[in-house]
Amino acid sequence: MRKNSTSSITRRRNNSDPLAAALLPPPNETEEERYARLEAETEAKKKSDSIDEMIQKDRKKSRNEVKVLLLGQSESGKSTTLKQFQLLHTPSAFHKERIAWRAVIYLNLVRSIRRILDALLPEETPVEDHEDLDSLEPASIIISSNGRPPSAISGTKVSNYELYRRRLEPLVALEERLTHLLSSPADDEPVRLGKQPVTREGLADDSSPSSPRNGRPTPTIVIPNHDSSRYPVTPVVSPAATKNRKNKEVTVQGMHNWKKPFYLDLGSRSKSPKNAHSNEIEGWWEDPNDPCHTLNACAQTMIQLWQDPQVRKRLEEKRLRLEESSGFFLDEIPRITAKMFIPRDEDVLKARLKTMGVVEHTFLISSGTNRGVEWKIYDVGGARHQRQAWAPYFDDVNAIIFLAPISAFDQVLAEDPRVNRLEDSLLLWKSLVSTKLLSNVNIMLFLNKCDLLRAKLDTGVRLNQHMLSYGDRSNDYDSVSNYFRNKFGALHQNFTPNRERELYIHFTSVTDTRRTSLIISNVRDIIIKANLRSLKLV
Ligand SMILES: Nc1nc2c(ncn2[C@@H]2O[C@H](COP(=O)(O)OP(=O)(O)OP(=O)(O)O)[C@@H](O)[C@H]2O)c(=O)[nH]1
Ligand SMILES: [Mg+2]
Repeated sequence: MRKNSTSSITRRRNNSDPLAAALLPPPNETEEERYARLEAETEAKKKSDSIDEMIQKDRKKSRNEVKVLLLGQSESGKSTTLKQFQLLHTPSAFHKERIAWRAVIYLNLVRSIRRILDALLPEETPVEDHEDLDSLEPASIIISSNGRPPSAISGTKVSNYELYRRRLEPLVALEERLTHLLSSPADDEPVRLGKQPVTREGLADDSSPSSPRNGRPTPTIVIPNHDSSRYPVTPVVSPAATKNRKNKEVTVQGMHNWKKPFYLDLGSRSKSPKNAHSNEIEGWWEDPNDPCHTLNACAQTMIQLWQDPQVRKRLEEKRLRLEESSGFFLDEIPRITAKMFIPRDEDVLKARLKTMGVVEHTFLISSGTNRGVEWKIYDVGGARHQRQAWAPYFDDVNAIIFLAPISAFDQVLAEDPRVNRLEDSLLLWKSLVSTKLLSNVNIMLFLNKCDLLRAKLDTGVRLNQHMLSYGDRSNDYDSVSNYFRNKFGALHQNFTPNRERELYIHFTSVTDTRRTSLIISNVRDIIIKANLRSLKLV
């Protein structure tokens, strides 16, 4: 009786609100009906909450942050592009970190020297299998344009070989030490540790490529099988580079602070920051354990080795083009081995550190009246087994910068020497532009390493010996670069699920700061405009 009167009071009170009245339970509801109603209401609330959450997420995506993914095969220039973003938008942070790159630059130089010495080995042992191929450094895997493997060419004898090897012996131990310093404790491989997003699943976890995100299975990129018969590739692997832990490339991953050792642990003496605002340390040259001393002591022999005409001839015979990888430091030995060497911006841009997994960088970027939009740029590992980690980032990305190193038409992948690098880039590109989930995402294509392409064509390397489809067209830079632009452009045109999507193509050399900063500004404006357009639609 009492219950009925309460219910009628509530009913009366709610009569002024028709919606509330309509939502009231029926007056003669049974226990089962009540149970079913409550269950349905809980279910409906769950659905409504998840819709609210999605709307919130979309608003956030459009208003407060811009997400950009850097994609492309390994060594395409993704991390270098990220460094250019840093240099442009957070120059003081970039400069603060310069000193930490000393370790990487030293290691790049010492490895280049060892690779030269390996190439001079009087006798070579044939490589029997391709086990552990991912650990090989790209420049040690080369194509012989005449179809004859370089190892089959009887090499020029280098008269000073034994002398070089003996005098440069200390660099072997130094390489080990630097590799160990830059390695994550977990994987015994040199790593750089950046910040890694904690909310993403499947990160750097190759074993679970389709781990669910937001309750959905993550989309995967399918890399079609290639037809290697179309490409006259004769991969050759330097025997000295096989099955050797020290040949593992230095890598950067999340979770491990690769920079720390070079601020703190390199020598035995404690070092203090130069001033309160700088992470830079000084006085390392007073520490007898610092690598600068070994490098300095070996400098003259390194210079002699690199300038020895017999050595150059031998490298040419073996088609070992060190200038296409970290070899650029060989031209700077006196400066880099100076005890007080502080890396310049261009040294940091050229220093090679392979990325593993996905590294997130955040910038606050303002433009016009739009002040302080947070940009999250994701730099991913580009090697084949790393690509599974890309897909979880597709569903809320605003823009993709895809890098294709067009100078690599005569090279093969480090992780699979049967695959031509340019062919891999084209297949990856095709797969990306045809992905439905990305149909509304802005895509910028950087046809990168144009400086190396120009230099390579100038030395007489012919594109048609590596890409039959090029036929008898002119082998000059303009013809070749335009050919690549049309090829990539046509794939987008033919496979995009969204005909309205514009494709922005740039010829780049991302180690060149002046030109790249102009391109980055242009890319930034396009992304901001697109973001504002999508904001109006919300
Ligand atoms: N000459 C020249 N070198 C370049 C250019 N772009 C990148 N490099 C160099 O190529 C090497 C590889 O570049 P990264 O930026 O590390 O390549 P990545 O795409 O991040 O490679 P992963 O991390 O393995 O996926 C570095 O030593 C760069 O300095 C370019 O346009 N010209
Ligand atoms: Mg990288």
